[in-house]
Amino acid sequence: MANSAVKSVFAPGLFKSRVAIVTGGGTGIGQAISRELAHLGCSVVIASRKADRLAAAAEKLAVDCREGARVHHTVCNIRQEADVQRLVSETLDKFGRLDFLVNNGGGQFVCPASDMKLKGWNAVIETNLTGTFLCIREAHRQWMKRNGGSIVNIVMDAYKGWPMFAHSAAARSAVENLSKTLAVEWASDRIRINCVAPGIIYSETAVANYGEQGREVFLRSKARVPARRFGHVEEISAAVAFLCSPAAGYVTGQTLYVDGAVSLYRTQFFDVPEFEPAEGWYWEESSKAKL
Ligand SMILES: CCCCCCC/C=C/C(=O)SCCNC(=O)CCNC(=O)[C@H](O)C(C)(C)COP(=O)(O)OP(=O)(O)OC[C@H]1O[C@@H](n2cnc3c(N)ncnc32)[C@H](O)[C@@H]1OP(=O)(O)O
Ligand SMILES: NC(=O)C1=CN([C@@H]2O[C@H](COP(=O)(O)OP(=O)(O)OC[C@H]3O[C@@H](n4cnc5c(N)ncnc54)[C@H](OP(=O)(O)O)[C@@H]3O)[C@@H](O)[C@H]2O)C=CC1
Repeated sequence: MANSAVKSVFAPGLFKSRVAIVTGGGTGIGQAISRELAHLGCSVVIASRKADRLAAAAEKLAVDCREGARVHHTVCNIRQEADVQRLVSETLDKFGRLDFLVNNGGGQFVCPASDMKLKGWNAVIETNLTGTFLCIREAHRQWMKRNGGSIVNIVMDAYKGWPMFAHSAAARSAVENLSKTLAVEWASDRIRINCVAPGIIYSETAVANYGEQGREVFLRSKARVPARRFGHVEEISAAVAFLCSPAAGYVTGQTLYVDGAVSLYRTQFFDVPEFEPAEGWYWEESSKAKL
């Protein structure tokens, strides 16, 4: 067996004989999550739209499998209900169970809200909110309702909104709320459901998605993130492994921010432009602020 580069902090064999679906598992954060789960003994089904990227990733991930884990890849557009139904049934046919669902597949484009076309808005809502919902619902219907499980949704740092990402910030906040709702609705099915909100996490695909503008934002994160650096994909996969593990057995309905505290600080790449502020409200000239 070739050497694995994975240096997980979790115990070897932690997820032996477990099975996970990781959407968007062929690239970036999703690939790191799949790698760490497979290294810990979990068989993983990676699923997204582009067959070539999935096949290449599955080949790489095979090197990291331990304790009998296997990686299977399958094409699935999470916006298509029939694709999602087949993703879950194929996983059950192949591996016989489904312990973890990691809803990582998603994305957006930069666009001022007033320029956004309905088609673009719908594409992002359908991917990040509806696609996530379909995966969750299908996992529940076909397996987790009777057998329990852990669901982790990768969202984004939308705590203070995200200018120029109105579509995605709205969708991700909706996923956070959906997770709170289902943490209660499905508690009796022994299902835990949590979110991980990555800050600025470096991956080749994430940077490439935004071209030169993306490079600048990643470089600028040194100044804008309290931790003074961007994050690594392994810092997200460790958070997901924790949330899937028995150590998080009492954690559900929560969002874990893995963001170097940027959610508590300045927005990553948007500055309010200079403008003439509106006159404030006061009753008498003498009460007008004069500093
Ligand atoms: C500025 C830097 C910011 C740094 C942020 C750092 C934090 C990182 C956060 C991340 O999330 S990194 C992850 C990056 N990866 C992705 O975003 C995944 C790849 N993206 C996609 O798959 C797609 O963008 C999508 C959003 C999921 C949409 O998929 P779909 O294939 O359906 O879209 P299209 O057919 O391409 O377009 C549909 C529709 O959307 C509008 N649109 C698309 N791109 C743009 C754009 N660049 N600007 C404005 N509008 C856009 C448009 O209306 C498209 O329809 P048409 O008009 O072209 O017919
Ligand atoms: N990197 C970062 O700083 C941050 C990332 N995130 C989120 O983390 C997740 C992973 O991002 P990251 O790894 O950085 O970027 P990537 O662009 O590498 O990952 C996005 C993944 O989503 C998949 N995907 C997109 N649309 C669909 C769809 N309709 N059906 C199935 N799969 C789909 C893509 O695969 P394919 O094209 O083959 O379909 C790809 O594998 C995304 O949801 C992203 O928005 C959130 C905050 C910050």
